[in-house]
Amino acid sequence: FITSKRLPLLNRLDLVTATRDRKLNTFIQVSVVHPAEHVLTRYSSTEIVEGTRDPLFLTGVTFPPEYPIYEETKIKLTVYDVKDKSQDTVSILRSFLGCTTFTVGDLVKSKEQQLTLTLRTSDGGKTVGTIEVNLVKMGELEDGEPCHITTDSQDQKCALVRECTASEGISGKDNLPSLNAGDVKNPICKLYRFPTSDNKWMRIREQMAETILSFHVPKELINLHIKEDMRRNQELKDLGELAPHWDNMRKSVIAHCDQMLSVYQDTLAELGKHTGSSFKSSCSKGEKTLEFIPINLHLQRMHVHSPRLKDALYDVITVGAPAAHFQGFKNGGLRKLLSKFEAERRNTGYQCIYYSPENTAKAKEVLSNINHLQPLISSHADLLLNSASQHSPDSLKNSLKMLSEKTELFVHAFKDQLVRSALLALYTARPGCVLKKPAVPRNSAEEGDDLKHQDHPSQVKRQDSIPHHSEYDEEEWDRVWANVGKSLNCVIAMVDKLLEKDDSGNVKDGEIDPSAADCKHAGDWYEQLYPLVITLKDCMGEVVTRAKQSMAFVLLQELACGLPQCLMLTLRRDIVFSQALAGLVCGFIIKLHTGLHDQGFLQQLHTVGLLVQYEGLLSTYSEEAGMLEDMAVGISDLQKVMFKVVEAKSEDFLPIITGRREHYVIEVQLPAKMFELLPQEIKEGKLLRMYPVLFNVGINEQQTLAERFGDTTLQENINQENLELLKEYYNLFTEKMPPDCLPHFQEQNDLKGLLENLHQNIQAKKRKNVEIMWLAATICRKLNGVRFTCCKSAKDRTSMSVTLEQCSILRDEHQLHKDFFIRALDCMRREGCRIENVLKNVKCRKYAFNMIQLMAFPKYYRPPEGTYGKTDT
Ligand SMILES: O=P(O)(O)O[C@H]1[C@H](O)[C@@H](O)[C@H](O)[C@H](O)[C@@H]1OP(=O)(O)O
Repeated sequence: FITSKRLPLLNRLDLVTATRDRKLNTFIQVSVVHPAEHVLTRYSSTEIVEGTRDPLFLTGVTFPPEYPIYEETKIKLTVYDVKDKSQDTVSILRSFLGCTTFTVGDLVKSKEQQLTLTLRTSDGGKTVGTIEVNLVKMGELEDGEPCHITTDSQDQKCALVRECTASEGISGKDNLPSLNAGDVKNPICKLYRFPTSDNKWMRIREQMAETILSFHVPKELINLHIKEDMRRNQELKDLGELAPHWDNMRKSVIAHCDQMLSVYQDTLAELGKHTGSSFKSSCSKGEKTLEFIPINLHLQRMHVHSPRLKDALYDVITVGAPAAHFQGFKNGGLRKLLSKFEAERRNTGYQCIYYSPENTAKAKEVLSNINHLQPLISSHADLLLNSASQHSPDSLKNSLKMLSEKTELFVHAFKDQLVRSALLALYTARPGCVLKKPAVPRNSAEEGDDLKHQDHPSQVKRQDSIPHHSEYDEEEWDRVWANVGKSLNCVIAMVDKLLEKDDSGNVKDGEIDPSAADCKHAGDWYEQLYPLVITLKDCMGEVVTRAKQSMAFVLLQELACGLPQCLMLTLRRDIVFSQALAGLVCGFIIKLHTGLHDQGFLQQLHTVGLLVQYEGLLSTYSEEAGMLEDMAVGISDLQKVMFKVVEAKSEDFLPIITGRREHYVIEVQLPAKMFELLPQEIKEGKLLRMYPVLFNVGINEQQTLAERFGDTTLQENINQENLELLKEYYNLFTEKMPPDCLPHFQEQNDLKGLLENLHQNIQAKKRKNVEIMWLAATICRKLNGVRFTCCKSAKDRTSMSVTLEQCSILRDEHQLHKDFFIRALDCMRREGCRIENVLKNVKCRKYAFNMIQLMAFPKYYRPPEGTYGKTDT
């Protein structure tokens, strides 16, 4: 039983009992008696079916594979009639109708794996009806039984039950891709069976799982931040001697930066101690030590097996809106904070030189290029010498090629005017510098307005001693810089000469004379190249020192202008980004695994990139407006992320993150067999781009307040901006992909229409216009994107939204019988994975809504009676 992982099916219930005054509202409670314990444990229940003696149950009962269930295990089924549904199924006002018991062994050994059991009153006397129990495995249903639903209510069937691990279940017989078992934890699985419009059954497996990436990604990222910040602090220290004003500024900046660094280090140390659960519950969202961890991150999957149609998977990542809860939202979120900060910095920067955010970013890029290229060039130069000492012409040519390429990149990296202007600024900040003319660099990198702000304290305060331009040798940098190119040219010329000599020496009468490649020549080659290579390295070293100092000086200005807010803002942005990135990495990996056999998708991935669509349900009122501001920036920052797929060299498949705040590369490891399936471009390490978009529609009572008395422009602006991004992605997609690449006929046209519809809905500025979310999600699915749904905690509103999305997909794509739409929705909300999500988070099976909140919700976002109420969130 355990190995086959088959489990019971509650099949049919016929009740002979009838209440005098009304029809029955029944549900079945399933309890388990473990052989050794003799204690009855309540395990689960079906949904409540109203107003019939022959109920049709849509919800199954499942046992996970690790559940201790044996042939001797007894299952007790108790049937209740519900009088008041406003309570949950434990405290519900209900009356007992009958019960029956069977052993798992009885069911397993029964003919056709089906039992028809008699329901009796509690004293075991009176018969009150029958109940049919089946043992069914997902994927087997049609083989074992007719799948037509007869009109005779006596013959109605109900839901099946079979639990499986997330990976085993889906990858098994159905040949559908699995979740990456290594990354996914604590899967929960629910099964339902719903009627189709042509009276057949479709089977639905709903799964939900956490991921160890919730912690892995933030830890990797914090590690990178620590390295980046340590390097920057060192660069500030390496700026050399500065005049007292600048030196004091530097001291203060370094002190603040060191303090900040220890915040990151402490957080990482705390996370290192974390064991146990791989998700952060909604209750922990304000915890300082967990602020980098995404809230309640889960994969929510629906697997549909419907008659005559191909099996289909629908994945949504559910996660709390990436936001800095510990820092709070008193002053708003990142969107507002960043622009306010930038405006202030621009206007109050007289103590330091103002560099625009673009130039600061450029400075960071130059520094990163230096740090990357210098050691690379050095090692290519060593390889060249090595080839020379081995007197190997081919390897000499190759090493020279690599050396030239990298040196060219290196020289190119400093072409920027910013380096030139920063060098001059730094010159004026050195002790004893007496300039006689305004120190405006010849080719200032700062244009227009920025120029006006490129003030200098010495200029502001000491107008009399206005420095003279001629004292700064502007050509010096050009010479230093050009020397790298010149010394490379010398190396190239020498290699050419050596090879030429070698050719003429080795070839006699058109034939190569092997004896000519003797050690004497080898010595010559090395000795002749060595001094030139050393000169190249020296020249490069000179450029590096100057460029590094000048760029570090730019960073010093950035930090000094906004201390300490700029460091707090960076921390806030890092926190929000970390939460967003954890979700994205999870979404990407899942998508890659499910799309491995889809050539069209893989081509789209490397030619266009991946669309990542976020549905936000936050209100634009009070604190949630701040969360939305954080979330919008966090999601937009994901544009800085690129993915690369590599073949795993060990059993550890965890992704590796490299880069710095401006640009990250996530290396996703695939086992050899899966890696083989990828197109050559991806195998060769092509970087894969991300296109994140966010659409938000507040739905709760707070949003009502925002609409009536507050402001909804934040939501409108976000939706408008992201619509443009979505259109851009669509245009790229149509440009780069063949017209027939989408699976369904007419899909491309549909997409155009959907985009237009979305555009109109966004323009319409209608209240709580949830159509926006449905349209955006549909477009995302049609464009093979990754779907996210987020509210504050990803627990209550998110659960309403993903279940609604699931049932809407069943209705629109799988012909769910229209009379069963609401029942399917209620079933999923009452008995499905999402109520388990609530339980995981707040240890209570109730969505945290009250009646007032629900009245404010759009109709289809209201959960069934008995599933909501006051909870300690
Ligand atoms: O999962 P959420 O929808 O963000 O949970 C909300 C819920 O919607 C709301 O009704 C309730 O009053 C709480 O604010 C919930 O948030 P918690 O973060 O407190 O779980």
